[in-house]
Amino acid sequence: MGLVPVAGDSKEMGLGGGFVVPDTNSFGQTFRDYDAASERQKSVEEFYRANHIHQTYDFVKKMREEYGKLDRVEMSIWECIELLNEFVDESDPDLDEPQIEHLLQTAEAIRKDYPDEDWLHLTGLIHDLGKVLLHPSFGQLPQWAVVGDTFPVGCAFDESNVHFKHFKENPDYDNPKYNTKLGVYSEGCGLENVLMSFGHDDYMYLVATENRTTLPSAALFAIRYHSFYPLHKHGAYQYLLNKEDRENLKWLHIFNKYDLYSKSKVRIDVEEVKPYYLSLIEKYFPAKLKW
Ligand SMILES: O[C@H]1[C@H](O)[C@@H](O)[C@H](O)[C@@H](O)[C@H]1O
Ligand SMILES: [Fe+2]
Ligand SMILES: [Fe+2]
Repeated sequence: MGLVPVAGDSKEMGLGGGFVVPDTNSFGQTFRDYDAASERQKSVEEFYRANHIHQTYDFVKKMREEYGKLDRVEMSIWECIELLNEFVDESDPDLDEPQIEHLLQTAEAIRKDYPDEDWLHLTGLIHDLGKVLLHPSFGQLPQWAVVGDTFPVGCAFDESNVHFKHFKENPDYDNPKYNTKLGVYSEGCGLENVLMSFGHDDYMYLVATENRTTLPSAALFAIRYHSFYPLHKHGAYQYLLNKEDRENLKWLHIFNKYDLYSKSKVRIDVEEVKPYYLSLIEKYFPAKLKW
């Protein structure tokens, strides 16, 4: 990792190299506008209502144990990318393209601006692979258990979470064990010790580490917390971080710009870039992984 990142300002227009943050998403609206009056926004809110109601401390514990076993499928990273081709993310107000487009758009945008950080290109390519949990061979989990922004469970929900009001229907909301600022945690305990709502981030982190990836810790952090917008966009939940988290957060800020703002209708020629990414996969992962 040769470059020293600087924590980003989301209003900044140019990103290091040539990538320019567009004003509008693939529907011609501003990014992450959860309150716009449109059909898409209505279904996104329905998604968050279910997500906020069902993601409880007990649910997350159970899912982590169950899916941490990685005893469902054996496949390569590229096979997983191909499986994702059929899914559209119902939580995403900015994109309704199949996931493979988003993965390649993210990775290629990073590659242009940070040509030497090959680990960050690969992070872009694989960060959303955990969405494979939507597939029938993973029990066809409902979207609310796989996608959307993430948040800690076991302590009070922060108001910066999108569609916060729906947490009022979550059983943990009224549970005194879980509804104080720190809940079951202690100040500065480190995100490593915090249970996050279950979904594609944490699952892909488990897959990567259990299969002994050689990716650096900043990559694993970006994979694990890229949907934690309350932290990386709003600066909430800071009291749970330790020193290492704060270091890794700098790279996550960089990563996020490409994850979010590369969403467009511009198609990438998969066959053209595939050999490059296969070489990165070979460098950082075994040929077959347990999922
Ligand atoms: O709707 C999106 C999508 O599900 C992304 O994959 C996730 O990382 C974001 O946090 C979320 O807002
Ligand atoms: Fe994601
Ligand atoms: Fe993404």
